Amino acid sequence: MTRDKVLEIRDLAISFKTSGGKLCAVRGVDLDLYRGETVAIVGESGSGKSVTVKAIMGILSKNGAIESGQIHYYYKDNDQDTCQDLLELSKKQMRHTINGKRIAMVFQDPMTSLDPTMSVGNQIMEGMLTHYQTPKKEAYEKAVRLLELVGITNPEARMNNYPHHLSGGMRQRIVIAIALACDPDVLICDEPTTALDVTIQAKILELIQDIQEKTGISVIYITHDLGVVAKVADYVNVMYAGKIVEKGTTDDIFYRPQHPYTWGLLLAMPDLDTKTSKLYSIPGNPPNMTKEIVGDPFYPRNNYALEIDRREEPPMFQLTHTHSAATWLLSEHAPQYDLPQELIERIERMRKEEAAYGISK
Ligand SMILES: Nc1ncnc2c1ncn2[C@@H]1O[C@H](COP(=O)(O)OP(=O)(O)OP(=O)(O)O)[C@@H](O)[C@H]1O
Repeated sequence: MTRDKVLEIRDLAISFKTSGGKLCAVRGVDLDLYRGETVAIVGESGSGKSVTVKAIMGILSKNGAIESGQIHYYYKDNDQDTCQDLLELSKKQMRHTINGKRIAMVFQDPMTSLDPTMSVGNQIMEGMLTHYQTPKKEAYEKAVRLLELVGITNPEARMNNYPHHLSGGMRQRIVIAIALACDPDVLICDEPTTALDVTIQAKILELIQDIQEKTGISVIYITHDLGVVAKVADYVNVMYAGKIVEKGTTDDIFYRPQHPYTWGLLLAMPDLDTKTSKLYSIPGNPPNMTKEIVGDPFYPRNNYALEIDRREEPPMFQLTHTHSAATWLLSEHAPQYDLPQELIERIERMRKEEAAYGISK
């Protein structure tokens, strides 16, 4: 089956002016998203995930600057195949043509994206009325259908509710309905379940998957939790210090991880098997991004670091057409090494519990 590309990010670099000097938050990111597929960006806090997706939405803060790169968005305009570099559009053009219409975003905390003074019905209809001048009756009917789609019972009555009438999980469903109101091609979910309790989290993830099957929308998840990714993503990009350091299919990342940072993230996942096992966290801290990076930025935290890691940042080594990683361990000059024993055991357990983890969905 041919895959239809929706987004293509190339060599994206973003910096911020800060009181401590120039902060290089994103340092050359490449990422592809295809129609109907789900891509996850995973990494610890500060790795550059949010900044990358904010650049896609055209909502970088004022002290931010695009240093280099392109974000190609492929879409149909009057049945014509069209490609637009989103970085060439002004903020105003982005607001009018892309943001919320063609690319929509769901944020972590539903309360910050909902207007407490407006009924949920009006909030869902707003985009349709302002972006597309949809007649009110049509917008109303579509809003009711969207409420049904996001699993809200008795949708007509709910149209008149205000956010404070609803539980956290319901509010996040409303936020998703608002995001879908203008039939976007891409839905970006920024830690969409972090603020919710565990059972609701799973329901929201299932909901997004279900919507994806029904609408063919493409989804980008950003999360620090690899556990979330296993169930929902087709492809995973692991981000560290402003770069993607490993990318692959979900199977590649979970069963054949190559980068010691990915090993750390896998070991840091709560384990379904041994409920008693202590939660591992990667030792040390990410680098200060206002300082020049010399060598591999993960070097000081990496038990497997080589001498070259001190001096040179590793390039991406391509393992298969889907899987690549930026670690000198993959260089032909690297010494033989064994994976950490706990990781071997973890991968073994994940293979056994594939159904529970949901890998290879
Ligand atoms: N407006 C800003 N001004 C200065 N620095 C910023 C700004 N926004 C982000 N940064 C910095 O850019 C880097 C990447 O931040 P980003 O928010 O993308 O990380 P993240 O991976 O999404 O983390 P989190 O999971 O905590 O949101 C961090 O060092 C952050 O402090």
